[in-house]
Amino acid sequence: MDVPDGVQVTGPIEDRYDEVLSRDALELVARLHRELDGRRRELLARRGERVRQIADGGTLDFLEETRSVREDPDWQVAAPAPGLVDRRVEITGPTDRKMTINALNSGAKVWLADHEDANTPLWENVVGGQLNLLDSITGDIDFTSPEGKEYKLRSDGELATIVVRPRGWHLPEKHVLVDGEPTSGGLVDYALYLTACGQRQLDRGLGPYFYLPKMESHLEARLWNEAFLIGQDHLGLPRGTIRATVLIETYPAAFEMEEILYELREHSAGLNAGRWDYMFSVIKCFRTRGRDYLLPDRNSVTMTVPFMRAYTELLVRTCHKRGAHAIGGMAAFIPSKDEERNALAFTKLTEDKTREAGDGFDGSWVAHPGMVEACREAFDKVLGDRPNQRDRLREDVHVTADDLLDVRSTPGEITEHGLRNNVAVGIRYLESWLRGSGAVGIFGLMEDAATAEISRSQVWQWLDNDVVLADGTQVTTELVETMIGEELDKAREELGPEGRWDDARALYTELALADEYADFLTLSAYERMP
Ligand SMILES: CC(=O)SCCNC(=O)CCNC(=O)[C@H](O)C(C)(C)COP(=O)(O)OP(=O)(O)OC[C@H]1O[C@@H](n2cnc3c(N)ncnc32)[C@H](O)[C@@H]1OP(=O)(O)O
Ligand SMILES: O=CC(=O)O
Ligand SMILES: [Mg+2]
Repeated sequence: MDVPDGVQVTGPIEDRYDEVLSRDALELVARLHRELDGRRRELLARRGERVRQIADGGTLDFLEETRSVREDPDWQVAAPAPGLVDRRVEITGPTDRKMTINALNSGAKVWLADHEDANTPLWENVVGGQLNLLDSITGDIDFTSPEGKEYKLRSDGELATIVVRPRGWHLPEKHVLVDGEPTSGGLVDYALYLTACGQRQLDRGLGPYFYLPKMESHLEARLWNEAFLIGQDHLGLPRGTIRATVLIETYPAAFEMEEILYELREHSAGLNAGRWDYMFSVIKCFRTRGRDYLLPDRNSVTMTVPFMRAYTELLVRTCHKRGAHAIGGMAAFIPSKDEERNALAFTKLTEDKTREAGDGFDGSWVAHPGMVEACREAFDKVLGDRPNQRDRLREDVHVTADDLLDVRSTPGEITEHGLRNNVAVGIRYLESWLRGSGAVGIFGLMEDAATAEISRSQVWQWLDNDVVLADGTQVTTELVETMIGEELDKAREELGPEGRWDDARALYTELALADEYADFLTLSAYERMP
């Protein structure tokens, strides 16, 4: 390996790793780290400050200091880039070799190649995923499963456009050090992909495209924009060829959507309603603020409850006002072998995508190739031959800060079933994450880091706020500990005793029961990884 001065790669170097951990890529990582990491840390500290202000009785609101950006009628984001004009179905998923091929072949218009919610950032996933991306772009990718099933890319030219989701600003990469410091996981993911694949994607008439997760402010978007300028300059790529869709999936970011589009405007490819992390963020931001911010059982918080509806309506309105795509959220339903469950999953998915298409979204997400067709049908009914509906301005939408903050009007109960489900899902998910699989089907739903965050944060919040369940039972530490033991036994029996069950139990207990609320489960879990 040819490693620049000041850079150390401490993870094991396997066959072909040097193709993505190239000198060029590591030079870019070093430059990004030296120029941007101080600001990244400052911005992370500001997040903590905002949570403290809310805990002390503060709230969230649209920003006074950026009013001129919102009121200026004259700016628009860049015109949609090639491969990102028609986005009616987007599939998401991890970048392991088999799923890379399956996602690209799925018939979806876009594949969100995920190094975030759906990925455990094990070193071999981080680097191996990049190699799979590179091979899929050079066309040199195939795979044979242990059962002998063979996989290769379809040859009819209908492959999904690749959009890579790097890790969020909070996650470090401990296997790449610059000047002795761990680097930003997101910047490493970005730099490796841009270096290996940026020019190659341009040569194919596409471009280096990204989905940006978990941002909490327009200043964090400004930092990504600077990373894009540095990356393009460093590699000699024309300015504006990088495009990024930002997930609006934190409560604070919902108040800065327009500013986020503005910061990224020459690189912007729109916004996405990251509904699961959004729910997590609502709980997290107001977790100590009592009954007004208590949500009922996770699975009863649908997209039609008032605060969720306000958020998606504002997202469509904001995007289309600025010429940007508005992309809908993840319906977590996945096909089931049980006929009844399967029918219900398809009914729910169709309802969800039909509502989004009717509301003006330009496309939406599915978690599984089996759901691509149903999503496409829902959008086809509204879009027909048009590639998107960015011209639907939704000037009828008027969402206020109070609408976004109206958690209190969410109908539903907190039940024993909901509590137990949170415990069961949380433990099963963490066990899978610790073994290297960051996305898993549990009880008929796709679970990933975002949904699991809800499952542990609700329990923490219900304990902190002395919640009494619908049947009159008080939520106590002892009750949750008993459920953890019971659900662990069930999971072991059902899925087998081998695996990291004891670690999952310890981690879930820490995340749900500790006095001090952990910012991200992935940070706590990453500390337990080699
Ligand atoms: C909140 C958010 O951030 S959402 C975005 C992040 N989350 C995700 O991306 C999760 C994406 N989905 C998945 O990872 C998977 O669908 C899971 C883990 C939930 C379920 O996967 P499986 O247990 O393999 O499901 P199942 O057995 O039904 O899969 C059938 C086939 O579809 C493939 N498949 C399933 N989901 C996907 C996917 N998202 N991308 C590509 N291929 C997929 C499987 O690899 C399998 O292929 P095979 O028949 O060739 O072996
Ligand atoms: O990343 C998507 C979400 O819903 O969270
Ligand atoms: Mg998310």
